[in-house]
Amino acid sequence: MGKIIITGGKPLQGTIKVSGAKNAVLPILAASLLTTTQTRLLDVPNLADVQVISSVLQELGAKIEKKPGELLISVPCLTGTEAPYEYVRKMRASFLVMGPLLARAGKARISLPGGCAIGTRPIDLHLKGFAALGADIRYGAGCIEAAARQLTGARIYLDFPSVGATENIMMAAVLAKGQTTIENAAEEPEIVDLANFLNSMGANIKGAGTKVIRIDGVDRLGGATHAVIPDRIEAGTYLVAAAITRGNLLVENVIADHLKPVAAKLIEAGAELTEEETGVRVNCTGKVLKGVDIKTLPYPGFPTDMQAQFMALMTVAEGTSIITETVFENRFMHVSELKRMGAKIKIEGRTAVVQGVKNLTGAAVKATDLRAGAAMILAGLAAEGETAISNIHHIDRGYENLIEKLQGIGANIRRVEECVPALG
Ligand SMILES: CC(=O)N[C@H]1[C@@H](OP(=O)(O)OP(=O)(O)OC[C@H]2O[C@@H](n3ccc(=O)[nH]c3=O)[C@H](O)[C@@H]2O)O[C@H](CO)[C@@H](O)[C@@H]1O
Ligand SMILES: C=C(OP(=O)(O)O)C(=O)O
Repeated sequence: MGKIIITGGKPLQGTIKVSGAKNAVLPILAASLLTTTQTRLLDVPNLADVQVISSVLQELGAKIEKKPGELLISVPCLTGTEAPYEYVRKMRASFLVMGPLLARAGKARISLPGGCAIGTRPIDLHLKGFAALGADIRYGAGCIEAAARQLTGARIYLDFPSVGATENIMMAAVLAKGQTTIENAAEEPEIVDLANFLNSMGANIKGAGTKVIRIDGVDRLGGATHAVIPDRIEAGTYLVAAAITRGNLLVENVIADHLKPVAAKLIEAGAELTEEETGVRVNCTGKVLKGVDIKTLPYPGFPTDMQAQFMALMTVAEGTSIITETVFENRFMHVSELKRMGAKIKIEGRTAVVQGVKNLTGAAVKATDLRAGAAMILAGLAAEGETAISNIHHIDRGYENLIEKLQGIGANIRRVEECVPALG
């Protein structure tokens, strides 16, 4: 596995274009299992996670035609109803095929996703929803089996507005008999994108993007063409890249509304943000940024997927900032890596207290998860000297052409493949 090498200290300048959203395309791909007719997806990012979910779909009988930025998916008949551990282990979102499989085939067998670097990642809310729709849920050896002759609409209250549970239940309910109401649903833009895709296939979903989603079951779904929304986390990462290097960057292909929670905190820290015709410009040339407090929350709160990157920025802001992670219980693995670069951070339970320093220093660090990896890149871009990041497969999960895009705005960054010496 390779490394990313960065020589920091250069303000980033120019224009950078955001790709389609990873967290929107994954459930949408799962939803394409719900129809026998072809679906066409546009603005599909070329990511490791997209390849994993594509393999899961192919395992289940999908024929997938790939063109640049586009996927054509058809599942004339399901050849299986099982998502094996080999895939679920690589990517938790593989669990999102359970709802569509239950709806279309009346059964599904999915390996238990288990925890990951950011937390235990339970699936109880997904299962509670399926059970409310009438599915019989059984735990097998390392897997979950669900079966239902006919799913029936129900009223489901989520104890927490889980993104994945809202999506999985929504996908199961579209073909159920009668009406389903999901209360305390997640309101993330990716939920809205999935609902728009399902509705264009013929589903009847109302209220996506609010706390109450109503789904009137239909008999069948047809094909659809859908363009995936821009990735708000990728966009947020680039906004921070400009801020941390005191650069001036136009981030294109964004939905400014989706960026509000991150933009508000950047402005509070002293960054200058302006909406332009093709995107959002962040100008931090010569600016002194100050520490601000953030608390991660479900949308429209500050996204947990931007916490690590924002913490990287706060390590070089003036004063103290308090960062509270309320969504995942273990999402501070990047702290020890940032400290290797000279950051001053103390963890107190679910809170990290960051005392800004004048400069970070390049070091050998690792990407402990996807966004932690993005944070190390941001820190490396700002640091004095060279930073070498290992475990970069995490970063490949969620950022399309990252190295090339950053090189295009003046970053001194490259990827090196590690040579394994031949035996004998
Ligand atoms: C592929 C994808 O879209 N991933 C995103 C999705 O993950 P994901 O859908 O896994 O995140 P959830 O919203 O489900 O998880 C949020 C919280 O709910 C808890 N929980 C979740 C499900 C459940 O059945 N029981 C339960 O207790 C989790 O442990 C966590 O503490 O939303 C997260 C929160 O915005 C993002 O960080 C991820 O990038
Ligand atoms: C946590 C993330 O993804 P996943 O839910 O797929 O692990 C993420 O996108 O930051």
